[in-house]
Amino acid sequence: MELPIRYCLGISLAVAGVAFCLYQMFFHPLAKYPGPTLAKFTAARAAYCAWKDDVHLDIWLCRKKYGPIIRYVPNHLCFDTVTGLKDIYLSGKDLRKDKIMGKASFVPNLLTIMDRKEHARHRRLIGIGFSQSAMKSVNERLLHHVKSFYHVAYNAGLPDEANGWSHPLTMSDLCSYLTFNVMADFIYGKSYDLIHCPDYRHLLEHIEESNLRTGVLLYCPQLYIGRLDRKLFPRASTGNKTIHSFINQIIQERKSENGVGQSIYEQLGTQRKSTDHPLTPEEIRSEAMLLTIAGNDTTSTALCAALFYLGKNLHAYEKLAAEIRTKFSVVDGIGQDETLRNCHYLHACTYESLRMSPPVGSSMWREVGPGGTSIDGEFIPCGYGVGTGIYSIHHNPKYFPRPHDFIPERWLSEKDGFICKEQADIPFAAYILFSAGTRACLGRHLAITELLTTIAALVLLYDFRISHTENGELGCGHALGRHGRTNPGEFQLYHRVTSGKEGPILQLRPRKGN
Ligand code: HEM
Repeated sequence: MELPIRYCLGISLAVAGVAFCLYQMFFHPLAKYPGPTLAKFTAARAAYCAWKDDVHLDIWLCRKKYGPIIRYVPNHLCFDTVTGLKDIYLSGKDLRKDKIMGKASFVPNLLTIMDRKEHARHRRLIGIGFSQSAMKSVNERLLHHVKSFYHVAYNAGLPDEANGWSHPLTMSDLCSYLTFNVMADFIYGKSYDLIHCPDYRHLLEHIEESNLRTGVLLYCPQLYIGRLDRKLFPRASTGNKTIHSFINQIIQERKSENGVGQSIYEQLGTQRKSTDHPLTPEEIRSEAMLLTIAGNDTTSTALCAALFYLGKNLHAYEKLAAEIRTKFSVVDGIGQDETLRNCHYLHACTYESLRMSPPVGSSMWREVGPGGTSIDGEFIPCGYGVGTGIYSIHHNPKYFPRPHDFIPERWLSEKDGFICKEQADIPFAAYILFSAGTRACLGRHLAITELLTTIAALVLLYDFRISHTENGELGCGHALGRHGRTNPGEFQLYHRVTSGKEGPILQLRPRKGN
């Protein structure tokens, strides 16, 4: 008797399904590694966590449950060890950017390029503007933005109380305006002044929406099929178009102005005339898009985290205030010489805030090259992905005792109270805030300079506190929060490639004589 074709099809599919599951569970090259059951079969679980903004927490929870090496998606392992981290990012082994990242931009840019030579070419051309020496010329402009920022923020509403405390200020909004202004000035040499003028503020929302979609697509690229992603994230699609046209508009304006300044964009223009393989206009546009997103969201999140932890931890706040107020008498002195670099407690507070709430918190995936390689003593075949969850390793008690407490002192040498400098020192060895190796963050010097300057200027000009009047708990973990979000002393981040945040709400009060 002949079976109808649909039964045959059904049986074949069922057999193929069972064979697939058995393979994934028992015969797959990564089958022996523990991890969530669903993760053996599909990356949809990780995509769901990305959609809930929780990938960073999920990796950490998995590490707590399954141990230091986890199979987080079918073809990817997460290593939560310093030896694993070094092998992946610092050893020079044949590991490249993972193909899941390669799909994140249509025209490859620094973040998404897989080919090493191509990456080196882009990095060489763009990197000059980001060197430590280039940062020296940034200081003056930076300080101008920071002073204007605090002045406007403080005067945004009438002081709330007779004793001079300002209106409650939502720092997540204000810091995003500041970092956007700095980024636009640094990259394009343009001033948008989002603090005074709301015209371009909508771009920040678009960036967040676009990041959420990218975060999900990284794990579930199948959503590109039939452009399902556009249906699931309609606002991200509109947002992306708006950001693109904003960037095209700036590029057009810069071309017609024909400026020769110090911005990254202008430097790229100069290089076009003097380099054998300059970036093409499409590549420049793609890099501009990357820098606009990478340079804004991350640093504003970092700033909010630092202000949150200082507002919550009075002992640290007081120690920091003493350091800054002893070392500087006027705000214009910040960044003029080496003094800021020697503010050890300021560095310690900044590192510790970013350890607890890293703006990029999930894993930076790398793909193993031909022949396979050994990571933390485990042989990983060619084509499989490996990485270290940044939030997760930053909360590993083996490297950071009492990982959920804000302890800036852990970054200071017991010998002289100076900041620990050696990469070999724990805690630095387990600290990968900016990733590491050839693909480490290009903007890290700019970001750190911006953070140190902004925090030092605030402490010098004002006293500040978490709002006593309104919504002072915004940004805190909550006893009834989702698993991993219950610590009231931890600034909550919402992972979307980079991170979303809410709060803190601060009040400022000018210091006498400033
Ligand atoms: C606190 C602030 C920041 C944090 C925590 C941060 C974090 C990171 C991380 C973890 C990566 C590595 C991604 C990977 O390995 O796949 C990265 C890459 C990158 N970041 Fe940042 N970033 C920050 C600020 C900035 C700024 C201000 C800029 C530029 C204006 C920037 C531009 C870039 C670029 C271009 C890359 C790609 C580098 C490459 O692959 O060659 N970042 N960032």
